[in-house]
Amino acid sequence: MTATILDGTKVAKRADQVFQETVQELKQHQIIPGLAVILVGDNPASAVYVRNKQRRAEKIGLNYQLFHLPVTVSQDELLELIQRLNQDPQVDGLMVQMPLPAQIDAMVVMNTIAPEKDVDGFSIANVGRLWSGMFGNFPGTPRGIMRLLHEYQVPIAGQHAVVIGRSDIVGKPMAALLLRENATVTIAHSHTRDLRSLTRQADILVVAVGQAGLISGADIKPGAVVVDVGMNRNEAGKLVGDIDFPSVAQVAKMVTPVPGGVGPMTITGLLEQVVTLAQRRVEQND
Ligand SMILES: Nc1nc(=O)c2c([nH]1)NC[C@@H]1CN(c3ccc(C(=O)N[C@@H](CCC(=O)O)C(=O)O)cc3)C=[N+]21
Ligand SMILES: [Mg+2]
Repeated sequence: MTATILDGTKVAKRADQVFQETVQELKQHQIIPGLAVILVGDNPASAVYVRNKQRRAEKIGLNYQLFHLPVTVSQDELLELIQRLNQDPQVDGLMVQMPLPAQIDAMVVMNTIAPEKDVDGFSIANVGRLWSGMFGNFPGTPRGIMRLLHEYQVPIAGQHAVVIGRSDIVGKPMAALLLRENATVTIAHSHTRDLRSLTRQADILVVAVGQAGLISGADIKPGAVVVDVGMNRNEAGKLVGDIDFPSVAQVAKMVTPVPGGVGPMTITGLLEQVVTLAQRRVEQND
């Protein structure tokens, strides 16, 4: 068996067309959805991600603003900028790219962003909304992954989903979204005993660890859907995920590539969130 590729690049393009139309309609109501991104320092990976965001945001017609601060910026200066953007009616969505330099407390930053504008869904208000089944802003990566699974009509209700990794930006919100759609969810992490006996039971396996080659074909259930969130550089400097793609593709029914899988869908999840917030502005004006 050779798995179907869950093509994030293709699905992201299709989603951008839909968002672009929605943005055009909003412009007829004199609303231009605004996304503000704050980037601190010159981390090269962050620079790539932020550039990809900007290109996609501008393509769909968002009012995109980048605030690039020096790596030496103080926490107070950063919080002041966030407070100003919280008040700015042009800004529907506001995010601070992670990671942040050591002098800045990411938890304080995330909870200074107004929850209505927190398009990453990292603030405690949005985390609470996510886990209590309410409407809210949810993180881009799990949002994008759910959209990808829906596009390929992957059944979710009643399926056993195993999520490896329990980060606040991927593992935990991923588990919450799968649970909301009635999957049976197991979260595995570095303390999990006998990881492979779990992964072999997974109908849907989401791998978000940051360890190249962690999962290979022998570790999965035949016919599983495998989502690779990993972003690692190999010896040749090439971007690779957390799975051994060739062997997994021999056993899985569907699998995401890296690059071209979860990465582009993460941005889709973010853009979807911004457009949704701007649509609510129309509803409030009507
Ligand atoms: N506040 C915050 N929100 C985030 O959503 C956030 C963040 N911080 N920090 C870092 C992670 C990671 N992330 C990615 C975005 C785009 C690609 C992406 O475009 N990937 C492409 C190629 C990337 C490449 O070539 O290096 C792909 O997989 O095909 C990947 C990863 C957003 N994150
Ligand atoms: Mg990818």
